[in-house]
Amino acid sequence: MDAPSGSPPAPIPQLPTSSEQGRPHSPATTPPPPWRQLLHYVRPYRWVLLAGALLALLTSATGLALPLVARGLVNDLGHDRSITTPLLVMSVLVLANAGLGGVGSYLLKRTAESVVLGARRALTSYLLRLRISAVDRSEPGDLMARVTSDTTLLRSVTTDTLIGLGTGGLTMIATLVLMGVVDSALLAVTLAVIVCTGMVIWVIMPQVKKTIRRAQDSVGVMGASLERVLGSLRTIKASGAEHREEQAVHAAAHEAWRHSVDSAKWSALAGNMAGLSMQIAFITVLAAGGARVATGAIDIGTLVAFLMYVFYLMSPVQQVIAAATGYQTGTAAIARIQEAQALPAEPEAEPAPLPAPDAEPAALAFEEVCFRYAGELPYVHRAVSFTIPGRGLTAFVGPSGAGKTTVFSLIERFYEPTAGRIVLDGRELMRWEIPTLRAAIGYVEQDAPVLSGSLRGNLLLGNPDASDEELCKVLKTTRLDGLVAGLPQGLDTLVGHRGTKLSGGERQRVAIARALLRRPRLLLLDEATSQLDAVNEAALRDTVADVARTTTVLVVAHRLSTVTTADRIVVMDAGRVRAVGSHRELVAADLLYAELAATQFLTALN
Ligand SMILES: Nc1ncnc2c1ncn2[C@@H]1O[C@H](COP(=O)(O)OP(=O)(O)OP(=O)(O)O)[C@@H](O)[C@H]1O
Repeated sequence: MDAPSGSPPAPIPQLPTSSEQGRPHSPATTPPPPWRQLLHYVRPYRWVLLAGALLALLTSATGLALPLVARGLVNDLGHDRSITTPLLVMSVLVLANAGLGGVGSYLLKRTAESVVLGARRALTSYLLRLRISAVDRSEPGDLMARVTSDTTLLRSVTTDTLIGLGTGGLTMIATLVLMGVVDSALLAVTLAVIVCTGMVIWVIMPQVKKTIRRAQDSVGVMGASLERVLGSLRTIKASGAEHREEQAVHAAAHEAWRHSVDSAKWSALAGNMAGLSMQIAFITVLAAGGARVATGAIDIGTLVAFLMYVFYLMSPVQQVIAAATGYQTGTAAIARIQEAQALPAEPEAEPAPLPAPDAEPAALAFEEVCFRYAGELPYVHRAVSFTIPGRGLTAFVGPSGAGKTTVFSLIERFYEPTAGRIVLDGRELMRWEIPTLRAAIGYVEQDAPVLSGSLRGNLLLGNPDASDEELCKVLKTTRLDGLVAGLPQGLDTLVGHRGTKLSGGERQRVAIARALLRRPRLLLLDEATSQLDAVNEAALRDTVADVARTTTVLVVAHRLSTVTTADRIVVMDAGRVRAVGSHRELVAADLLYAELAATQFLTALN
């Protein structure tokens, strides 16, 4: 087999350690050893697994009984007796072997699939709780590979390892016992060969584990590079960068291939040891057994039965070796799953109900808040302080990178301040249950993403229980009613990746409608109308002003024309609050604001 032409090895992405993630995170606990984790996955299915294992053992028992009956049959033939009974018994044993084996195998495979399902559910639930800081530093493609590809490896580890060790091990012991019953001297010869094989396999196993781990890491890298390409395919095509990106994905695929081939080499070597050792055992037993028959120590029927057991031993020995190889594969996969589950996550909590329609608007205060995204990065907020009473419109303005969006991220508790306090309704944000906090907030992000699915699903994402009446009202206020009327299936039209593509302005209106449907006590709009045409923008501005009469509304705006009527404007620059006031006050009092107003031809408004 030829390797795809020599591509450079791709670096293996490392998930960040929890200490790199910023201040608060889930307590770092040492993950349990892989075997215990495996038992944890298997525990819910232990009875089915036991039933499957019992059936597998019964299957082996019927197989094991065959040589004994065969010995009787050979002896009966030698003494000219009828062989009908042994033939009948052998037929029943063969049929029982096939029937029990089939049912047992189905039960075990079903259990293995259930283990994979359990691991996938646990991991996806955990990933959905990840802190944004952890997501920032992970490759989504790599995390995806851990959920899809690594969990798949648990399938074989469940069947091969647990069942192989259980049934294979027991069958092997039972076979050896029966061999001992038949002839202990020949058993000693067989055991010597098995022990030598075991020692060779002991040396090989760590290599299997190492190569499988590398192969899985490479699959993660491949997933990450593929995700990067597919996520920005338009940009890549427009930049004519398909070829270079293709090379990068190919390089990752090649790495996965190389390590998998390496692992196949070691696994094949281990697997073949079973065949080799049994061939050696057969020859040795034949020679030693022949000598014992010649001296009259055993009869020919005993030698035939023993040789049948030697052959019969092949299957459980192979099972045990496959179990050992499968365990190495499983521990590599479990280690990668545990790495993902060690990333900092938000505490588990029940979903919180949305606030009542007549709930009081939220009051907010930042007190000397300092924040940086990671220990090695510069501070984005340097002692930021401001107070916002309930109700009214507050605008955040300032140059790009001043830290305006970060204010919103901190309010949503996507990140925690490095120092200082954020207080909502008189209670420090850290003391709020995250779902309760977020239930109080409506947030429209800067790039207003639309999720793949129906338009209705997108609108109701934050409040699936909103009534049709509420939905109609919000569609009207966000001027989406015209868009919906023009769509082939109205609200049920698919949008996002596999559906109708919405324009930037339409996406923004969908995002605003989604946030309004939550009836928030605090509405955060980050450049939420930047892509709207003048008519829609003016209409949405009126809607926001209207909402601000009953709710606390915070907007980030680059175009000052959209916020000149705000109740207060917070001017931010380089992570600090420079000034707070109305447009008129700020034009007169703050140099930066006056400059921004002048460059946007707004000075006349003062
Ligand atoms: N997830 C992140 N990880 C690391 N640094 C970040 C992250 N998000 C933002 N930053 C950095 O923090 C600084 C402030 O970003 P922020 O988005 O808050 O600024 P902004 O004032 O909203 O800018 P703009 O007006 O351009 O949206 C920037 O220098 C940015 O590079």
